[in-house]
Amino acid sequence: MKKWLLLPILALIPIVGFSQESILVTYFSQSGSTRKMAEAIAEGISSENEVALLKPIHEVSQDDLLQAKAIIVGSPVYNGNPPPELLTFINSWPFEGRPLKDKIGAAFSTGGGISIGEEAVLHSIHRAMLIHGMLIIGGEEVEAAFGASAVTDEGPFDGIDPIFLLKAKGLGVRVALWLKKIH
Ligand SMILES: Cc1cc2nc3c(=O)[nH]c(=O)nc-3n(C[C@H](O)[C@H](O)[C@H](O)COP(=O)(O)O)c2cc1C
Repeated sequence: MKKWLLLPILALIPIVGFSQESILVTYFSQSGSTRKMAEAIAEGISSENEVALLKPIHEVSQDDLLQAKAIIVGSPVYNGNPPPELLTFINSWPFEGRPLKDKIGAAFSTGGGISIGEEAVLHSIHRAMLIHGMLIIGGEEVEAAFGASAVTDEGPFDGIDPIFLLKAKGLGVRVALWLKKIH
């Protein structure tokens, strides 16, 4: 192939690379509730024509993190805290040179009971993101100000109620909208 023919192709590479960037939605979930919240967040992202990369934490690569335009992390509450698997995942994020600095970050959580850990888990994820220099945003409504959370096993709640899925979808929409404003 003639060299001059390669030039237009090489010029396209950054555009292709950019278009592959997505919003990473990752979660730890043993019985499926946190996964359902993650799916609703991905739906919100897609509704704004952004690409959601939906993965459980054990499938996330360093490249997924580095290429993500935003990172949204979800966790159940285990004894008032995120489970150790979630913390191990966050502790594995690349830190040298702070490559995640200035990426948008958001959190979501599910807990069995009302006010026995959902908010604590959201802020635990936020704190780690802030150490990486990420920019934290909450959900669309005041009821999701710290991120989307759900109660899965107390009072009228058994599994994921649609009211919580709406908050999750709203979080996805807000992250997607902010990315459009920033880029
Ligand atoms: C070991 C363990 C500890 C838990 N501790 C709490 C807790 O402190 N507070 C709470 O609200 N729910 C607690 N739960 C309930 C889970 O947070 C809840 O069922 C959650 O929705 C599970 O998410 P998943 O379906 O994505 O696995 C606990 C569950 C397990 C297995």
